[in-house]
Amino acid sequence: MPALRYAGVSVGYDRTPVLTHVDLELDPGQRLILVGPNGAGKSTLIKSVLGLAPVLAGEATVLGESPAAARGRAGYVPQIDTLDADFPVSVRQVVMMGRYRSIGWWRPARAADRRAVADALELVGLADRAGHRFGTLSGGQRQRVLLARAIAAEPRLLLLDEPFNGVDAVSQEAIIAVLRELAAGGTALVLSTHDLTVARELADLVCLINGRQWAVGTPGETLTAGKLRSAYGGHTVDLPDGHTMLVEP
Ligand SMILES: Nc1ncnc2c1ncn2[C@@H]1O[C@H](COP(=O)(O)OP(=O)(O)OP(=O)(O)O)[C@@H](O)[C@H]1O
Repeated sequence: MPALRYAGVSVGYDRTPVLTHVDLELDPGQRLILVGPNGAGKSTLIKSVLGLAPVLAGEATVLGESPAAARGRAGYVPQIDTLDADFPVSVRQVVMMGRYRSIGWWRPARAADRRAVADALELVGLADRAGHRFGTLSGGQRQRVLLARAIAAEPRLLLLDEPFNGVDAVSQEAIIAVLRELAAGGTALVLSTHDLTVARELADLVCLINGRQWAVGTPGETLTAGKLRSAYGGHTVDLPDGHTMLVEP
């Protein structure tokens, strides 16, 4: 069963589509990178998988069900700047939130939950920070804690919205290594980014979007000068090394 299947999908708000013509199929263990300029619809597409933005046309299947029915079974890592870093909780408590769905918020955590939290923190390289206050960590470390929170829920499909924004190089490398490991264990990944180098390095599949889907395929098939130019409306520069750089309009 594919982790994700979109056929002719349009998504949007108040019945107005902001992204159309989405045709995707993602298998367990595959890494899909969403690439597109600001306002392209990357976050909206991720929200639609989570059942938080309506599918206005076409057919969307998430883990074998409709997005609404699969809600809660797909993991989500938000952008760090959407969270209040002053909220007085420890790193361990933040990661434990990932277990609430299986524990039930009214029951105490069991040994298995504490072990899952410890394992997730170990995986992201922050086991020694478990007792620290979340807000005292750097942006990159906070992003790794949010990744650990999602991992603690053991999702079969994990969505990450711009996980490298405001993240230092060390944390970026740590996150990429963890994502590779998760995918090797069978977790399907959907990640949005502006960074074409990351997309080339990490993707099995790239989906190029800007208001509509412009291309989907391997990085070699999609991150070509011609396809990037059409998706970005011409704001690209071809470099002598054969790669293409994006320039802001
Ligand atoms: N809640 C909302 N209601 C109405 N329109 C919205 C809403 N959220 C986003 N939009 C619009 O949908 C379009 C796509 O936005 P979206 O945030 O999905 O793009 P994005 O590719 O994630 O951009 P960025 O890289 O800047 O985060 C934009 O025109 C945006 O203004």
